[in-house]
Formats: sequence, structure tokens, C-alpha cells
Amino acid sequence: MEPTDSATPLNVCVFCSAADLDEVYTAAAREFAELLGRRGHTLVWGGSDVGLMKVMADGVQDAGGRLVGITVEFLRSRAREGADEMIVTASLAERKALLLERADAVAVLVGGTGTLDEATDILELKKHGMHGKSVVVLNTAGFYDGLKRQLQRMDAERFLPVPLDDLCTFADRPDEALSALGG
Ligand SMILES: C/C(=C\CNc1ncnc2c1ncn2[C@@H]1O[C@H](COP(=O)(O)O)[C@@H](O)[C@H]1O)CO
Repeated sequence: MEPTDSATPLNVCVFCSAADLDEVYTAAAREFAELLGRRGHTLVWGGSDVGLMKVMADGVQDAGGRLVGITVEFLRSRAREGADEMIVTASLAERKALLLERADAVAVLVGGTGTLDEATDILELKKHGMHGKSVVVLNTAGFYDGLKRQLQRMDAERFLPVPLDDLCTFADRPDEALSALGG
């Protein structure tokens, strides 16, 4: 499908679960992916063809967007066929650096420890002024309510050297998340 909506094309890095999840989560990811694809954006992601990562890649590609996968040597066998680009790094650290480097903006969808690791890494880099890219957390079904409360407490009790709002925003819906990224 050709992209139909006009917006400045962005490279949007998405961190999300490698697991197969309930419909409430896959539906939101699919909607976000379709918005990205329809607006001609590129998905930059971990490159695997599993779980929510696959839902995102399918949705973006079906809606006319591009796919740039950045996988790592030990997960190479899980890499998606037919991505526009697939880069294989030697280590997870190198992969995280490249995911950020190739992105204009970052979206954190529901996920486990892998997603949390990636999200805190880019927030830490942003805190230290290493990048100024927009970061949005898509809080599907309140999945990240606990994380939001924790970060708000860090902010209120001065654990953060910059305001939380300067680090990331939370969005309840996929369209809000994309708007927060300027897409
Ligand atoms: C080995 C299995 C699946 C393949 N796993 C992964 N493939 C690619 N990227 C992965 C994988 N696991 C973690 N990642 C990265 O972390 C995020 C997902 O981790 P989570 O713990 O599931 O949230 C994701 O953004 C990836 O970049 C087993 O079937």
C-alpha cells in the first residue's frame, strides 16, 4: 500500500515486547503501526519477527511505511525477511546506540525487561544531554501507570536534574503518541 497521509517522514524507533500478547496490546500496536505507515514514516526497531515487534513491522509495511531493523548477532536467526534494511550488530550495547542514532524520535510500547532496558538507556542519555530526541511512552491500558508514578516521584523529590516533561511524555492512545513525536 502507498502512504496516503502527508507529514514530514520520520524515522521512529519503537521499543516493544518480543512476546505474543493479548488483543488489548496488539490492537494498540497495530493502530500505531498503521498510523506510522500511512504517514510515510519509517519504523526503526529491533528487527525480530516475533511478538509485538512483528505486529509493528507487519502494520507499518502493510500501510506503506519502511522498515529498518537493527538486530544483534545472537538473534540473527529471528530477523525479519523483507525489511528495507537489516543491520546486524555484534553486541546489545552497539545495537542500542545504533537504534538511537538512526531515529528521529522514540516510542516505547508495552514490553518486558528488554523494552525497559532500552527505554531507561535513552532516557539516561537524554538526561545527560547526549541527544534531544522526543520520547513518548504509549501507556496502553494503563500498563505504564506504575512507571509513570515512579518517574513523577523522582521528579517531585528532585532525583532528576531536568524536569520529567523534558525527558518523555506519556500518551494513552496511539494517535496521541504520534502527535507527541510530531508525526
Ligand atoms: C529469542 C526470542 C525472541 C527474539 N527476541 C528478541 N528479538 C529482538 N529484539 C529483542 C528480543 N528480545 C528483546 N529484544 C529487544 O528488547 C525489546 C523487547 O524485549 P522485551 O523484554 O520482550 O520487552 C525490543 O525492543 C528489542 O529491541 C524468543 O522467542
